[in-house]
Order: sequence, then structure tokens, then C-alpha cells
Amino acid sequence: MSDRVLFGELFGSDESDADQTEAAVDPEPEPEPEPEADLVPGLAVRRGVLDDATCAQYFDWLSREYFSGGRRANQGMHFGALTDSSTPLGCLAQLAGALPGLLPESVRGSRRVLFDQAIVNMYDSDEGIGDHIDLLRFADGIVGFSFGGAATMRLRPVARGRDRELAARYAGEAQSRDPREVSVRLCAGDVYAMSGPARFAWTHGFPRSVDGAPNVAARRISVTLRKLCADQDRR
Ligand SMILES: O=C(O)CCC(=O)C(=O)O
Ligand SMILES: [Fe+2]
Repeated sequence: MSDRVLFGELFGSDESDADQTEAAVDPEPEPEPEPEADLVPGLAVRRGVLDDATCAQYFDWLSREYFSGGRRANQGMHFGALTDSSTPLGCLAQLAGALPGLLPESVRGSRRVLFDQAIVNMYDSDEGIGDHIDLLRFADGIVGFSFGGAATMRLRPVARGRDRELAARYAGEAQSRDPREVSVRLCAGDVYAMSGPARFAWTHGFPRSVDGAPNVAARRISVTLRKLCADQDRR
């Protein structure tokens, strides 16, 4: 099945009526109070942006596209401008750009192409990802969509420049001397964005267990949208 066919099924093609689009995606979700996000400057969370049926279709498509056919990988990559909103990843990119206040104007306004890289991560029970800062070759303003099982993302501040550098290089080896720790529960259909301090001065990760129980109870697949810094962009 091609991206286009899937998109047509999910959101309706140009010919179809607008009701279909509205059924799948809330066009203007009202930002809800976000206690965790207030604690991490530059973190924004929007809950339930994609409805259950759309999440299920994304989960199936991502599973087939990145993790089927005997592949043992738990990570897939996309490189290239995500500007075609008739594709599933392009549609997420468009949505991320359209959600009010998700990304600061300084990020949205500074880019011709909002995202040109996506990483797709799959987590099964007992799996997680170490505390890290995304590689510095990616620009400010990173957006993550969650599908499948719920999980807790943990964020910790890293004040010292050297620690930040290490965190940006070695997932799981981040050193934080700051006892602050913020947990954000992410469910299917939720979207988060990390900008400014949340992007560069806090690590994020998904611990394997939380309070003695597996963090991921049912398979979770995430899509993280990023933009290569201009000097990395060879196109
Ligand atoms: O699974 C997620 O939501 C985040 C993944 C992540 O932090 C990364 O791939 O850098
Ligand atoms: Fe990350």
C-alpha cells in the first residue's frame, strides 16, 4: 500500500468531503492545562490530537513500513523534506506546524521547510531509551507523536556545557547533577514539542521501568520530526 493510498483512507482525498478530515483530526484543539510542561521551559504537550481510529491506522502503517518483513530493527529513519501532506509523515509535519503554540514563532518563522527528518522508534515491554539530548546537527524545535501503548517520558536539566555535550552524544550516559526530574505521560494521539531549554538544556528519555513496573506495557511507536541544521543540509 502506498503512502498516498493510506493518506486517502485516513484523511480523505481532495475529492472527498471535508467531514472526513474533521472526523480524523481536531482542526483546532484547545490547549489544555499542562502542569508538567510548565516545569520545563520550551516543552509543549497537546493531548489527544489524533483520534483513536487515526492512531490505529498510523500504528499499522508504521509497523508495516518500518518494522515488518523479518526486520529486527526497532528504529527507522526518513530523510527528505516532509512537505507533502498527502503522505502520512508529511501529514504529521503539517499538523505539527498548524497546532497553535506547539512550536514558537521563532522556530516556525525561520524555516522554509519545517521538518526534513523523521525517526520512528518502536518500544516493546521492558524497553526504553536512555536520557539524552538529540544530536546538535538537528535544529531547535523537535516534535514527537505517540502511537500504541502509553509511556512516561522523563526530563532532567543539564546545566553544565560539558554534560550537555555528552548527553547529546551518548544516550543513557547523561550526567545530571540537578535533582529536578519531570515526568510526562504520553498516550496514543498525544504530541509534544521541545524548543529552547527543553531541546538543549534538558535531557529526555523513556526509562525501562517506572515505580518498579515496565514503562511500556503495550508496544509503543513514536514518530519524531526534526530539521537538519542548515550547514548539514546538502540538498
Ligand atoms: O519515542 C519518543 O517519543 C522519543 C524518541 C527520541 O527521543 C529520539 O529518538 O531521539
Ligand atoms: Fe530524543
